[in-house]
Amino acid sequence: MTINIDGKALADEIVQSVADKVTLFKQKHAITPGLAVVLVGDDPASGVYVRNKIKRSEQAGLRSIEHRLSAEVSQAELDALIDALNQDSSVHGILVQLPLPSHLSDKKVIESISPAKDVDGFHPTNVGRLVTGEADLIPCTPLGCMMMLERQFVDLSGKHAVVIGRSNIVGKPMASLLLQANCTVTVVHSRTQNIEALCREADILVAAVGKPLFVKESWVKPGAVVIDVGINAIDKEVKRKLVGDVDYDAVFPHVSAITPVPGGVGPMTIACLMQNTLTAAECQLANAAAEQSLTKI
Ligand SMILES: Nc1nc2c(c(=O)[nH]1)N[C@@H](CN(C=O)c1ccc(C(=O)N[C@@H](CCC(=O)O)C(=O)O)cc1)CN2
Ligand SMILES: [Mg+2]
Repeated sequence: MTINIDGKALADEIVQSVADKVTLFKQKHAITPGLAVVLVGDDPASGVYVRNKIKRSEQAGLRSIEHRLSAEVSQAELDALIDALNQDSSVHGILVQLPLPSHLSDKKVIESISPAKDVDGFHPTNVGRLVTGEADLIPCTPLGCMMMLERQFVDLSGKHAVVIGRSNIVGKPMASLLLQANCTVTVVHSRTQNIEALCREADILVAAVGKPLFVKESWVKPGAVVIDVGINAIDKEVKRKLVGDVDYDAVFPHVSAITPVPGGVGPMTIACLMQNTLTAAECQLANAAAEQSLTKI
């Protein structure tokens, strides 16, 4: 019997558990963790994701602050907003929705967010900490994938994981996390030879390539666990339909567990953002306390 890994149900559980911890945090410190969400322009999909982030923040008991900027905003204006959010002690997490309009630099924006408030885990300081296994703030999509895998396996140790895709947001951090969980990790990408045969070796197959229905039944080992990160809109009989990077219907009968699209990894990304915002607030408070005790010496 194949398990359909229900990302929506698990995300609900995570948000509830964050809400319980936020209640305790507020009681103990009289501080509400704050998340600033910055949306530039009017990309409809980004608008949906930002709305969901704000809604989930409310459910988690966080204070969310939304900043909507016009698609024509200059790099200097965006930098000034991030600077102000970095300085604002009531803001514990800063998220700039990607992609940005083409005249703005994703890299410059990511690097201008204070690493302590970088709830996306994209800043080079946090990327470095992730690779060395010391990160507090881990990119939300790979963190959500790991939580799903940990539910599926008691121990990931020794499993062969194959990650399809090498993006900075998903593929590379996913490979780091799997390695830390003692998996044997292979990363395959557009230049890999014999990609299908390599994927067929995987106990765990993570598809993050952005190509609709790319992974077919012949690509999976019988009994594998498949995590589908892709969210691709295709036109089906005039209607828009979302599909993953995996041909779910064809692959389903052959594997032991698989995430659906929609309702798999996507909702987990947003739940992990709530978790990261609480983590950021806890770390900032702990650092402030440590600094204060040093000044007393
Ligand atoms: N700053 C960031 N930008 C982007 C990230 C990110 O993690 N940080 N990831 C993606 C977009 N994203 C979150 O921002 C995201 C994408 C999809 C979903 C989701 O829940 N999808 C649903 C389907 C939604 C629909 O109907 O369109 C699902 O899979 O069930 C959540 C978050 C790029 N940008
Ligand atoms: Mg750009």
